[in-house]
Parts: sequence; C-alpha cells; structure tokens
Amino acid sequence: MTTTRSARTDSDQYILTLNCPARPGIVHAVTTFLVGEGCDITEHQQFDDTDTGTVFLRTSFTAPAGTGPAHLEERFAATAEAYAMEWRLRDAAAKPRLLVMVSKFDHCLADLLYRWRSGTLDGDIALVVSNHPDLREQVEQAGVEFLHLPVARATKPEAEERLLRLVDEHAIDLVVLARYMQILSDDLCKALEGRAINIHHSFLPSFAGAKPYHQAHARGVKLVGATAHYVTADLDEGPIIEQEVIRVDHRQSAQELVLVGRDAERLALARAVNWHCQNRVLLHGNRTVIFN
Ligand SMILES: Nc1nc2c(c(=O)[nH]1)N[C@@H](CN(C=O)c1ccc(C(=O)N[C@@H](CCC(=O)O)C(=O)O)cc1)CN2
Repeated sequence: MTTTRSARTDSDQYILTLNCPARPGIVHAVTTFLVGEGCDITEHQQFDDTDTGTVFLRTSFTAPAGTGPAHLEERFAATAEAYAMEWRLRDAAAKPRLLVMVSKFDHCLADLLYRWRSGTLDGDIALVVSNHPDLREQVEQAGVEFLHLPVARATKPEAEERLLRLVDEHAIDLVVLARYMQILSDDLCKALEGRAINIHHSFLPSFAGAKPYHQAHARGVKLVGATAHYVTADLDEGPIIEQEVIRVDHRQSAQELVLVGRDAERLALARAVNWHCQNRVLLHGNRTVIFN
C-alpha cells in the first residue's frame, strides 16, 4: 500500500524505516507518535511478510523546522522498544556520500557521474577509487577526486585497510562497485555489510561468475540482463536490489551481447543506488523489500 503527498515547505523531511514482528497496532503506534510530535506523513508504505511474521515499513514525513533527527530518535525509542523494532530515522536532506570503485570498464561510472552532475543521483560522489589508473582523467574532469589503489594478491590486505580508512576519512555511507573487478575479502564484506552495492553483468542467479555474456551466448539466451546486489562474501550471491533485462537473438555475437548488456547494467545500478540513498531498500535475510 502506498500513499504519497507533497511535503510542506516550513519544515524538515525525515524518513523512518523499520521491521518488527507482526502484531496489531504497529502502524497506529507509529502514526500516533508522529502526530504527537507535530509531524505530517508525506509517504507511507508497508509490507507484511506472512511467511516470517515480519512487518516492514517506510514512512516519509515532515517535522516542524529545527526538530532534528536526534530529538525524534530519542522520543521514538520507547515505541520502538515496545514493538521490538529494528529501525532507522534519517534526515532526508542529508545526501548519502558515495565512494565509487572501478577497474577499466567505464560505462557504469560514466552513467553515475552524469546523473550526479545533472542532479538526478540521490547520493554525492565523494571520490572514485580504482585498481587501475586508466579512468583518472575522466573522473577528474567531472570534478571528482580519483585515487589509484593498485591491488595485487600480496598487497590486497593493505589495499583493503586503506579503503576502509578512506571510507572513514570521507564519511562514506555507500560503496558502489561499478564493474570493479576485484573480489572483496570476507572481512571487508563484513565491514561494509549493507553499505556496498555491486553490479553483476547477468540476470542472477543465471551466469554467476566470470564472463556471463559469453556463458549466455553459449546457452542461446533471448534475454541478457544485469543484477545490482549488496556485496557479501559469497560472490554474486548478495541480496538482490534491482534487475534489468534486454531482448537479444541468435544474430548477436558474445561481444555484441557485452555491448547491449551495458544499458541494463547502467539502469539497474543507478536505480539500486538511488533507492538505497532514499532508504527504499530494506534487508530481509538474503532478500530485500523495495519500497519504490
Ligand atoms: N566478496 C565479493 N567481492 C566482489 C563481488 C561480490 O559479490 N562479493 N562482486 C564482484 C564483481 N564481480 C562480478 O560481478 C567479479 C569481479 C572480479 C572477479 C574476479 O575473479 N577477480 C579476480 C581478479 C581479476 C582481475 O584482476 O582482472 C580476483 O579478485 O582475484 C569475479 C567477479 C566484485 N567483488
């Protein structure tokens, strides 16, 4: 169920997301709290997973100017505890800060940079990190800091420690693997749990692993696709956020599928990044609930 209203102007916009065990009164408890704090709901969505007895909820609302997230968090804590909620409340005006990781393929990076420059990316690209120097000029021309962080088997631990320091130093909220062709260690995946999104160039779970377009061509598929998912230690098996497909046929070579598939990769990744930045993606085990 989705309800949406335009936000007032003399107030601040917040987003509350939560999940909790299903029981009567959850929505009533949330809306009573919001009304009591002088808030006005502008968008509300919820999903009741009857298989697991879990309710998921996303409410966007305005509060009187100057209320501040800390005050609302302090006041909501009792309600959250009473319903055993896992919850998050965020100031919608604060754009999440992004660290984009790339290797040599630039099509997803170029798309994200274009969306960022044109104001249609809901996150701020703080810097780009690459294990190759090739894309420096393109990134710096867009006015974004570029850091070359080479990765070799022997230096991978140091490189990953440097990456985590960059995440802290730049107050990064989300790491985006835009066709970054290095496998992240289990420790790094744990450190970035729920904060790293990868674009895999196939319609998972089909054709996981290397050269998915060549696998697809050998299989004679009539659709190629891309999958944006959270990064976990299990390669290409993280919670799926968005997928996109494009029709193909027998006349196209494997390399032509690679080129055609790029449009699906760009679209799936951009949607996933924007939905994550808008707190529209709620984790549900190894799946997601998407309130878009
Ligand atoms: N821990 C994870 N790391 C990464 C994931 C993931 O889901 N979990 N997604 C990949 C992206 N990817 C496919 O989409 C992928 C990238 C790289 C490789 C790979 O075998 N890389 C080699 C090095 C290859 C090279 O140097 O050119 C390696 O890391 O040894 C497989 C899949 C991103 N990382």
